[in-house]
Amino acid sequence: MEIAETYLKGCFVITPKMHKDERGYFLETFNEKIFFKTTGIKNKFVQDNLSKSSKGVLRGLHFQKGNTAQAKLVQVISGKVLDVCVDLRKDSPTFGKHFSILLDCVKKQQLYVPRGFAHGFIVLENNTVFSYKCDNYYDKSSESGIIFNDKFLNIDWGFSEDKMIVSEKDKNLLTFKSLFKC
Ligand SMILES: Cc1cn([C@H]2C[C@H](O)[C@@H](COP(=O)(O)OP(=O)(O)O[C@H]3O[C@H](C)C(=O)[C@H](O)[C@H]3O)O2)c(=O)[nH]c1=O
Repeated sequence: MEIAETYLKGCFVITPKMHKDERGYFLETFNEKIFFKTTGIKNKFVQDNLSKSSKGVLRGLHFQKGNTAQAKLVQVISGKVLDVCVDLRKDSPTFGKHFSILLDCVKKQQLYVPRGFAHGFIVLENNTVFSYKCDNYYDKSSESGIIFNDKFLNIDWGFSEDKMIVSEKDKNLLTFKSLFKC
């Protein structure tokens, strides 16, 4: 398993080691000892989520506020997404900056998104199954988010906006500047 930190402190790309044989393959999708040894982060994941989406679906950018904030270890089980996380830690030198990565079921890379980040993805293949571990429980009352086409964040989703499938909730998310009054 290779774990590499992105330019956003505390955000890591994990490349699991794939053990192939005549039957297929085997890989460890999370190993607490290796993760802690490499990152110094001792996560207690308490909730696993899974969503299935068609090509063009955009979910995000979401986060939970305050002490219900969630760190997430995300991966694609089948299909492909462009995954994006945004640093919302006001004291961070990369506050307002984002990191994007293609996640698919071939390379099977994962992204560790720390607490204090917004997260979202655009689905690039039909029947994409997205799975992730969270280190805090879902709390609907503390849910928040930033509109995916926020001008300040200026995220290139690599997908035509008029072909995107976005929930009504996500179409009405706040802008970065209105959220942070900046
Ligand atoms: C997130 C969540 C949702 N739900 C229920 C609430 C709704 O009835 C239904 C769909 O929820 P939502 O539209 O918020 O699902 P996504 O748009 O996939 O939300 C996720 O999208 C981005 C990519 C994320 O990173 C977040 O983890 C999460 O917000 O599932 C639950 O019961 N538990 C949960 O943990």
